[in-house]
Amino acid sequence: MDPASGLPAGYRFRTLTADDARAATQLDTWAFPTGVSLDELDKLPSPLTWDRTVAVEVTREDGATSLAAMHSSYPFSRFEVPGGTLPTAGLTWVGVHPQHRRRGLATAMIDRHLARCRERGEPLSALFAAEYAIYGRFGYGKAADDVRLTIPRGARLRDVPGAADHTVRIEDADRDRHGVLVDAVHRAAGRAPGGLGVNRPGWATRESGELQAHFWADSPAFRGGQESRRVVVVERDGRPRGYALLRRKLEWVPTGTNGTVSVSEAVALDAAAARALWGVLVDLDLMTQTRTFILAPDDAVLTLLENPRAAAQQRVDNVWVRLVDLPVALAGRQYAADVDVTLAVRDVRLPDNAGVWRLRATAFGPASCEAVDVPPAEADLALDVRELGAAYLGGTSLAVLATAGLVDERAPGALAAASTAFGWPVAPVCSWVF
Ligand SMILES: CC(=O)SCCNC(=O)CCNC(=O)[C@H](O)C(C)(C)COP(=O)(O)OP(=O)(O)OC[C@H]1O[C@@H](n2cnc3c(N)ncnc32)[C@H](O)[C@@H]1OP(=O)(O)O
Repeated sequence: MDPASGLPAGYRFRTLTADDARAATQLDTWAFPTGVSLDELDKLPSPLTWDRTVAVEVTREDGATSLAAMHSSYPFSRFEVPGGTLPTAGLTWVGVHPQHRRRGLATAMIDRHLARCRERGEPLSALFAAEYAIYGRFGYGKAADDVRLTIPRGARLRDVPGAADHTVRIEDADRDRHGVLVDAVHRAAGRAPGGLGVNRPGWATRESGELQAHFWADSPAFRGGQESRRVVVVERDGRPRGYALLRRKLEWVPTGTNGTVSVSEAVALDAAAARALWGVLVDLDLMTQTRTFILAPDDAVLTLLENPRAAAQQRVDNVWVRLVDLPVALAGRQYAADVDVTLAVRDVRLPDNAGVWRLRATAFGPASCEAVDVPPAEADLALDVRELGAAYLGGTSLAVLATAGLVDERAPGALAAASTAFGWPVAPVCSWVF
């Protein structure tokens, strides 16, 4: 192994450029065999930020070089954390060619990624995990869950005053026409979901131009036989208050029709807008059911449904979080209760994070985190950085982790106090997979 790069002999890192787009996509098809052809994929605008996209190259026996592995990250300058935002690297496109797997390439790439995050001043990294078992070893903790619903057509919704004051537009989704609107509503929903005075941790805005272009591309190769993308916009007094992006698919069956509305994103800025939006989504002609993609576990629709039992629910792990610069990350969020606690943290991959930290905060106010000269055995709580990542957005209770032996309480009362403080009134979620 090369001690500088952490790579096995014969492999080396290279930062890619836009000229490598096809090779990167080709490697991606090896890692993720979706069946969509390279030529189709190549027509899509790449979502990648090239100066954050790094491959592992190998020289073949014939002397030519090829890509054995790659990873990239999205720059989220305002990733929502409880009570604020922090610069966060959204790790993505981690892929190793099957011929080169289980030789430590992913390990070397993630170590490099974490080191670069620290250099860039990104105290957090976040990701969506292709497989649950991959990222815990690198200090990422599952920080959020989302809910996917299948709602029968005509499901009744509770009334909300003001819902009827909205107007509804149903149109072809188009970046030129809807890009600014969707972005503005999406961003506002992260800052004040449901019009509440607290933000939604885990919410990430599609900030880069590359991501925007990729998000709005609507290639038939990815539609799975569904129609092109449509948008529903709900407005009040001429101002957008919510939107949904969807596709319908209709089958004729002997008994009539079988139609599915697939909602890829549904966002509303308050309860009345949510009622107006969902009223449309669950009652489209010829459709029999409405399937959602990612919804927060506390999304308004779950409370608006008069009979939530009629909707099938699936809970899925959502965003994972890694504390890269622990004191900056812990001091960079707010807490839901006053807290003064010492934490003995283990972090094998980033030793600067390991040690005993004193976290002090006032409820929904400022927080501080400093290293203290206390033996780990005498800290109030002891845990791995992975567990801190899981609890960081407020979606996983430290007490729940303790029931599985993952957090050790040494000072009686510290666990309950810290669990309450690390919680948050709004469930964390990221509305799209990156
Ligand atoms: C944020 C994202 O981009 S998620 C996308 C992740 N990518 C994919 O799922 C695409 C298909 N898979 C791959 O490309 C590769 O198998 C990867 C990236 C998951 C792993 O790459 P590798 O180079 O084989 O991993 P590496 O050799 O560094 O393995 C490190 C350790 O993780 C373990 N590991 C790796 N992949 C997996 C897995 N899928 N499930 C369980 N354990 C795994 C290895 O066994 C090894 O454990 P050990 O240290 O105890 O021996």
